[in-house]
Amino acid sequence: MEKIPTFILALPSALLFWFLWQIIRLTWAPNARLPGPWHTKYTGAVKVYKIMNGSGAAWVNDLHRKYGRIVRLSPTEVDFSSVSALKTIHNYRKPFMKSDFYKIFDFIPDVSSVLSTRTPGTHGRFRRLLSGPTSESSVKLVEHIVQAKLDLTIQRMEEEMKAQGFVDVLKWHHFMATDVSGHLSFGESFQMLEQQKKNQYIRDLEATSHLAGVMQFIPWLFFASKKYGLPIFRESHAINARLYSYAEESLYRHKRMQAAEPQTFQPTFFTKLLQAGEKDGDTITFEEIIQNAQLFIIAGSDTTAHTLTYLVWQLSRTENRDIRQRLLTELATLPKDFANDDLKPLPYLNCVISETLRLHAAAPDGLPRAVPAGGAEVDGVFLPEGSVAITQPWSMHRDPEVFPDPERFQPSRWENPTKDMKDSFSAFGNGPRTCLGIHLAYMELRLGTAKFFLKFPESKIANGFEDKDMDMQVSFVMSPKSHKCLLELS
Ligand code: HEM
Repeated sequence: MEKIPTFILALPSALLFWFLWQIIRLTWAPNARLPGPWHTKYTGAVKVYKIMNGSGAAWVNDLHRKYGRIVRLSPTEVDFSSVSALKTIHNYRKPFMKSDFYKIFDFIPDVSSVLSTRTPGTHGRFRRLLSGPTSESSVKLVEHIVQAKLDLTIQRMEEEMKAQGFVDVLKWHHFMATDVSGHLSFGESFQMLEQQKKNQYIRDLEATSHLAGVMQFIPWLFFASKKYGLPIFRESHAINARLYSYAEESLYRHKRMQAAEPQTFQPTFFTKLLQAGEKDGDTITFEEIIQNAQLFIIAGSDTTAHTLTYLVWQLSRTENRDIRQRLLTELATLPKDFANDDLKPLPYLNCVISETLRLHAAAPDGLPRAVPAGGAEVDGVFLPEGSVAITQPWSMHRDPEVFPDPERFQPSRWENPTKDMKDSFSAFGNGPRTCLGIHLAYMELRLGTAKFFLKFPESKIANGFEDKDMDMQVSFVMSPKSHKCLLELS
């Protein structure tokens, strides 16, 4: 009989030794002292499972109710639910950088976007270049585009109601928000509202976003398969290539049209950058523009569409009739051709929007940040370098000490908000990484709400559509479990 090599015989002992060493190491690791379920000292498997089935944010919130404001989620990840932690982690002067999780948003490998970059210099450069085009005054210049898209949305809903007796408002809000983001990023709309269906680019984007959600746990496999041509992700690499060439072609066309008709060309988020590629010494490459334009479409579609959908759903429920009536009374004061500027001062409309963003924040789970070199103290706890500090809007917005009866949809709580309420509100993120699309989002939400309820003041939940169909599932962006929202509109 052939002799078995010694190293093979030694393998089980080596593995056992390694395993025991890991147990000892993790048992005595600094994060092991923190509150949290016992298994999170050793593994993040439960967290991964909860994220994969869409219940991660709710699970973390339950842990906060059980263990307090600091909860360990895995050997390296700790979630905080306090204003003080929020201020330390998302500090304007010394923020913690984004964690490697954000790599999933990089469609072009090694080219980052304003949302995904983990490098302070790159973030500052993108932010300086993009804050002008996304400012409140710039967004005002494109209000007519938003108004036209929303008018077409209402028309499509009316047609669908006549044809089938109920309307999937989520579908139309999704088409509207994506068409607006497409127009303002690529210089032309995807025309999904006009054609009444998703185009290939959006189907590809959805497929790749879904894959990215899974890939966050095994990113090396995805990149290795691309580098070495492994067949396992061939289709998704083909999708990425299609997305890239669509974005490239659109931006080239945008550039050509802009050069041909400089006087009449409608400005977009990227008009100035495509013209010069630089501003006050900051430069941006064409690939970086492509990456950022794609990111703006992802960041600006489901977020706005789902928020607007939860808002109209809440106000169409029988139990919230009084809330809707109060809003309708306020909307009745508007001039016929109202604009965003007429809506901004309406107090109750803004309360309804804030309450929707509190209870149905579109990106409600962890905003993970890497603990800086040398470690850092958060809420009196020292986190070693290599740890990830997380704050999640879902828990911040459901703290019963800040928002009494937190699961109740109660817009009036925003009439006289406490300092704690304002400080805890993080639907658009916090600190230097706050949402760049906030002015566009508020414009779409205000105009979308006013136009909807002035046209359909008697909207109600469609027969057979249940509350559980709107249960929130979170895969970074939150969406209704049923992926639809059926209402009867009149
Ligand atoms: C109701 C609608 C929206 C909500 C709730 C929302 C929420 C957020 C949140 C929570 C973040 C921070 C993410 C993080 O820290 O990881 C963020 C960042 C961002 N959002 Fe939004 N967003 C909305 C609409 C939009 C729109 C319409 C756009 C653009 C078209 C947009 C573009 C961005 C960008 C570019 C960032 C990255 C900013 C940075 O890292 O400096 N968002 N958004």
